[in-house]
Amino acid sequence: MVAIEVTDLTKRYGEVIGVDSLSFSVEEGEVFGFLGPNGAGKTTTIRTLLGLLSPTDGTARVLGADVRDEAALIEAKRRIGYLPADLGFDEGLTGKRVLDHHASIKGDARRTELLELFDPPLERVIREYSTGNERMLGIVQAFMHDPELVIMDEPTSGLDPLKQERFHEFIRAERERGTTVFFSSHVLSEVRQVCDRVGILREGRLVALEDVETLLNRGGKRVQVRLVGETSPEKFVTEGMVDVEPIAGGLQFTYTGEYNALLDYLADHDVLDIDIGEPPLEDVFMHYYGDGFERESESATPKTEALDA
Ligand SMILES: Nc1ncnc2c1ncn2[C@@H]1O[C@H](COP(=O)(O)OP(=O)(O)OP(=O)(O)O)[C@@H](O)[C@H]1O
Repeated sequence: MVAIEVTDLTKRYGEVIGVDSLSFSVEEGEVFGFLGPNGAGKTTTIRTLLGLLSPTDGTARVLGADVRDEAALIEAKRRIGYLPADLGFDEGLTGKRVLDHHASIKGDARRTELLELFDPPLERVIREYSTGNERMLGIVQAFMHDPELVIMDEPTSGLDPLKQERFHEFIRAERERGTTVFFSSHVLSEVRQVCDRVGILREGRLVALEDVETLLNRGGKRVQVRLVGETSPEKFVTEGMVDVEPIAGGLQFTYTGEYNALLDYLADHDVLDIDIGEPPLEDVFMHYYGDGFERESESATPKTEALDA
């Protein structure tokens, strides 16, 4: 069954286009990543799926409910978990009160299990929470009623690396349980780690819809080769080799050609060591974003893998 179905969805804010003729579907049991730089339309899509924004044109269905059909959507949302980008908890409530309130509406069959993985300080008021603690509370809230479908807007934003990794492991386990997960992200590596398929959004339009494996294959292979003697990148150029750069004792490049051609080429050199691996996802996404993409190494904030241009 299809968990999310979006057909020719357009959302305008006056003159501004939020999303433009968007069509895609997410199968039941799939983990689907929704990627795009700032302003691409990710939040607009997500808020439309939850009935928080009404479409200007086109349709969207979640768990079979048309997002314009209020009664059907309310019914479907009992089986949906939602983690918004802006959590908007009541600052004066304790974490425990927030969860108790949510439990009274939707249930909390998985509360204890989730709090063992994500442990916000439940007795403290939200006003005193760090960003990461708030995010963890949001994750517990999104999953605790054991929903069939979970929709999340940048779920790892504000989590420390350890908690991010825990979240990725958790999503992989959810996939095994058969939960459908749809989430937006700026973080390329998490998409590779947890998603089955990825939709790439740019300026309100879907520019790619692929399984992660295909995306990686399109990016070619990252080859590192160590050779006897001096080798300059300029001399080491043949079809299919791009971004040739010197490394200690040799060169590295991205290779998009046939393996046999590469081996023929290398046969003319004295090869000490060769390593052929996956390309960095940044290279893959450059293909789709072009100028709208900021590589990690060029980013003003080195920690991020942001796509913000
Ligand atoms: N309430 C609004 N009024 C006017 N324009 C809006 C509104 N909300 C979003 N937009 C515009 O719609 C476009 C899509 O925005 P959206 O927030 O959906 O992008 P996003 O991909 O979620 O970005 P980010 O990664 O920054 O959260 C942008 O051009 C944005 O400026």
